[in-house]
Amino acid sequence: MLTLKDPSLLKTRCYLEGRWQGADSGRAFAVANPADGSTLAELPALGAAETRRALAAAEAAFPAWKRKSAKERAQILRRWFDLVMANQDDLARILTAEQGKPLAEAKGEIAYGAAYIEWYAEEAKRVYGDTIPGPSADRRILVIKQPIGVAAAITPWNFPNAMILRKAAPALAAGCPIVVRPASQTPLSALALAELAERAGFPPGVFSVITGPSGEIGPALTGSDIVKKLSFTGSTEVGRALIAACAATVKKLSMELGGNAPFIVFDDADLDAAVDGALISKYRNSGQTCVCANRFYVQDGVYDAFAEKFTAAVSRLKVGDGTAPDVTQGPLIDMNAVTKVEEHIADALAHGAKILTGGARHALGGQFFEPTVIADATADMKMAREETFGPVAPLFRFKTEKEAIALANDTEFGLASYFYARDVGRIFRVAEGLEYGMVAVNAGILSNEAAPFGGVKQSGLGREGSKYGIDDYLEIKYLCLAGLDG
Ligand SMILES: NC(=O)C1=CN([C@@H]2O[C@H](COP(=O)(O)OP(=O)(O)OC[C@H]3O[C@@H](n4cnc5c(N)ncnc54)[C@H](OP(=O)(O)O)[C@@H]3O)[C@@H](O)[C@H]2O)C=CC1
Ligand SMILES: O=C(O)CCCC(=O)O
Repeated sequence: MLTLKDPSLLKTRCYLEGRWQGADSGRAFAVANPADGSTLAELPALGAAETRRALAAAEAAFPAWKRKSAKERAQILRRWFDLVMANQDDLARILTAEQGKPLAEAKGEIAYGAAYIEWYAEEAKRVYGDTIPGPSADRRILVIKQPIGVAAAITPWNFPNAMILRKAAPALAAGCPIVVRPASQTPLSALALAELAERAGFPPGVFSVITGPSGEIGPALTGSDIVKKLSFTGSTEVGRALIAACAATVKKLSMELGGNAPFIVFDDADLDAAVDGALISKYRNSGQTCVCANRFYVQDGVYDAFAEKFTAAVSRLKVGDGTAPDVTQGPLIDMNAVTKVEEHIADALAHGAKILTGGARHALGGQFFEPTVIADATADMKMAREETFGPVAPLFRFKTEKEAIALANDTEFGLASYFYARDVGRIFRVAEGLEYGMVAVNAGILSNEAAPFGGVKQSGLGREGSKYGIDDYLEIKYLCLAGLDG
């Protein structure tokens, strides 16, 4: 049973057209707690008709929302930020209940998500244009930036709060209404955010959250002329399909897709720091983030020492229900995730790898899995090519810096990468040589609201967060001023 200080944050209806509504059809779907399989709530399964209504309301809200001054929009965003932080404990409880991550991590995610609201409340006021010297004396070139129009977001289950706020905050700050369709496994966090958005004073239609089957809502969003911009976080496979579906209406796109992050430990690294970084990078959210280290490349000279220290640290992680004290790793999101992790481990063992710790379902049963470290990993294993998205760290051995860079870049993905080294020349060579949108040097975690988050290659398009993140919701308009000579 989910006990909240403010039970009205647990919603069982969707928020569109500025009202709480059920499905036209009366259909519903259940949201389960991954720690014990219990049903947390039944939510409305909206379809294409309700999606079209949400979009029509967003379109109707657009002119007045964009006409507000940046300061007025910032004030509403700021109220939303304050409300999210004032309700941090309840929001974290909802998040842990539907997603499984430990409560401390969930609280961290609420603050992380809220930081995007705060950041973009400030950035709203800094949407600057340009004046450019014209090619002739009688002309001036002015550049202004305007909101692109109605935005839509499709978000994943691994960060049920932050992935919404990383998209909604810049959209709303720029002057774009947004319709959010959260993952079916974690819609309660999204609806709680809608409750707080309503309290903050967003006008009807400016922020909506709709739940229901992706097969119905997805095409209604991608096929709509009203939606000028789609922002998606999730698998590369679904991202590709969404890009194709948006081609007909030529939408602007932001895509945060899969990763296959390398974590390189060089001979000159501070090994204790590398172990700490590896722990957070790999086992945060039970390994279920697109920036989680997926492949550990360790240089020959420190391989054994790193493997020993890292394995000892991983063995101390505590698995359990995310609401229990001291738990550092919750359950995986569903049984498909458990099966995928098992398949990757079985494949690695069949190719000659050796388990240093873990390697099996946890004694707690259900969706709990042991934090695992695997030695003697090689390039022909599945986990070298695919995102495992679970608590498994495969250790690969390498000899030279050039080899490490080549191995790290040998993937179609290019989201996050990590390396530990102290030689300053090496730090620049490797950082510049890695084909990734983000490189963490001597750090195991790199996300924050001030930094541009995003990938290259098949990891996606666009950047979220930072001063750059708002550009994805703005169009550049060129004003040609002629006849100024008099
Ligand atoms: N980059 C990242 O952050 C993430 C990467 N992943 C990767 O993807 C794998 C699979 O995870 P999964 O949750 O299935 O990721 P998906 O890409 O399938 O899901 C992400 C979101 O897209 C929705 N969706 C799925 N199919 C469609 C569609 N055809 N049209 C519109 N929306 C759609 C999902 O809805 P619904 O919930 O209803 O399926 C969810 O809201 C993971 O193992 C991991 O490797 C997963 C999540 C996040
Ligand atoms: O997995 C994701 O898509 C988001 C990564 C979490 C983060 O922002 O660090």
